[in-house]
Amino acid sequence: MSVRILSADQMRWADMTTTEAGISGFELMDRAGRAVADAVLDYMPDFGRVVIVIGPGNNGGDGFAAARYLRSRRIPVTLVMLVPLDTLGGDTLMHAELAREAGAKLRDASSDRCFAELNRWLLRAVMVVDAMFGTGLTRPLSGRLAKAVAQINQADRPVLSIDIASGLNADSGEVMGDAVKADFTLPVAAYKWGYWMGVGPEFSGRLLPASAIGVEDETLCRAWAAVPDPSVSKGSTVLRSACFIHSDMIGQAWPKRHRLSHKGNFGRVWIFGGSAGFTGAPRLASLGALAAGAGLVSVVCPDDVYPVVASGSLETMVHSQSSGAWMREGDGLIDQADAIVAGPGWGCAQTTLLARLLDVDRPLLLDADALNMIAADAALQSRVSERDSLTVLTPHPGEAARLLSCTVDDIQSDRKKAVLKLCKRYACWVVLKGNETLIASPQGDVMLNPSGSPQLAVAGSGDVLAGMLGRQLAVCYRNDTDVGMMLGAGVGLHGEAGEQNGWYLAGELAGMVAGLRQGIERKHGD
Ligand SMILES: NC(=O)C1=CN([C@@H]2O[C@H](COP(=O)(O)OP(=O)(O)OC[C@H]3O[C@@H](n4cnc5c(N)ncnc54)[C@H](O)[C@@H]3O)[C@@H](O)[C@H]2O)[C@H](O)CC1
Ligand SMILES: [K+]
Repeated sequence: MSVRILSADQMRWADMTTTEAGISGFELMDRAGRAVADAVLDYMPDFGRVVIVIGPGNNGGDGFAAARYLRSRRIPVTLVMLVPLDTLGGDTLMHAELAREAGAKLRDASSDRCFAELNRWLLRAVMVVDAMFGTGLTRPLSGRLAKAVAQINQADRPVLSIDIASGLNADSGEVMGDAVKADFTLPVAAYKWGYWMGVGPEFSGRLLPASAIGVEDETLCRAWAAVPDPSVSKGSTVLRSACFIHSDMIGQAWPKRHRLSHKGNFGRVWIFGGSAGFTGAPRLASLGALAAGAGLVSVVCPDDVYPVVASGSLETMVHSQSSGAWMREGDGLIDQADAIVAGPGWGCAQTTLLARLLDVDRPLLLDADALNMIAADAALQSRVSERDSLTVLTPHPGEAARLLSCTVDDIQSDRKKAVLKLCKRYACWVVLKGNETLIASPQGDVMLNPSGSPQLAVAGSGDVLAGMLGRQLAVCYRNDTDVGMMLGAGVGLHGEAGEQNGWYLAGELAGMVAGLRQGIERKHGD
């Protein structure tokens, strides 16, 4: 299964490259149609008529091809054409003819008189297939096409959209005029950004696995270099690759534990955080690290909150900031750290210590107040971008806006652009949190996390994530594991834990993470 995410132009390039390599457009359409028919058979609620609404481009061609495959399974099919048959392209026309020969009923809704029938046809359907527009939508829907979308949405039948819900911009996830509210979207060949950007998630329904129609993975990978991503701007890293976080990636991060393992095998994470009124944050981060499987967790907090943090932390070692032993030149305990997390609940008066941590030759994750201090201090900014060791920033949109001196709206209106700008500006890994968290490497490899739930919008869930990712970085340091895979798996598992029922406190979220993580480790033993 492909997990690549492409822009509409990149997909067109990959499509063209594939046809030049010898697979005809007719054949690609045929394979897409077969995948659509298989998905309809999987999800149609009852045996009955399938109505396929056909638009002016190749998306409609996929719809005609699907009709023929459905007919071969004896499914009654009505094809409703919103444009005259003689305006369709050659491959699409051939598929239209084959669908008719296979027994599909063709209905012309391209004139006002015939369009009036659309509603009646829709109401006869057990399922509607939306083959109006795919990646070729270039302007807002209007007239009959917009009315057709409104009627599909009102008909209250399960809708499967081919490639993307018609009316949704495949790159930005914006609604162009109006858009079909799909129950299922079947991506053709690869995933499109529009499912997750903007309001895309509200229109895409359940995303099915992308249909493999014969576009080689190698071709999909070359598309990023061949066609610039629309988010690329002067101040951003060039997008080099894009995929979403999937269960295989999450599985790789937690192999079976060896029978003779001991706590030293699983990473030592050091967490710097806490201040008066914010004593829970470093504790939640330490729970996150332990939940993700860290062997040893240490917390360093300011002296005034030391008694509170230490008394609430049974499973971690807690040091007060001025005790000194932890950072003594030559034999400081921090030399044992495999990764450092700085920021949860720290307050903004820690610039001196933060500057020292930036000099420590260990993977360093900067979260919360560490990010706010960096945003306000040009000297710290240079030290971040000049660091040789692995550095990861984990801003939420507000922190990202401060780091880029822009507004939260600027960040949210194009999150991909924002994450790539942060990479360029700070020359490090960035995890831009929020609905559909994005991770980007300094080289421009972007990962999108499709899992998660509004339940995660709760105090402390970000602290849990910071600790989890601290553990992931500790494993990278100890075992030289792939950083993207480890960060992706951490973010993915946090999202999956958030989807579970049975928790409402961030500390309980950590429990959910631990349960899922243990399940993965044990599964590797089966
Ligand atoms: N990914 C692949 O390898 C393959 C994808 N296929 C499918 O083809 C579509 C993309 O086809 P394309 O013809 O480029 O685009 P559309 O079907 O979306 O239609 C574009 C068509 O419509 C016109 N148009 C654009 N906007 C409007 C508007 N608002 N109102 C009216 N008309 C509009 C535009 O001028 C074009 O003529 C992809 O999504 C897949 O479903 C292939 O079948 C197989 C290979
Ligand atoms: K569509």
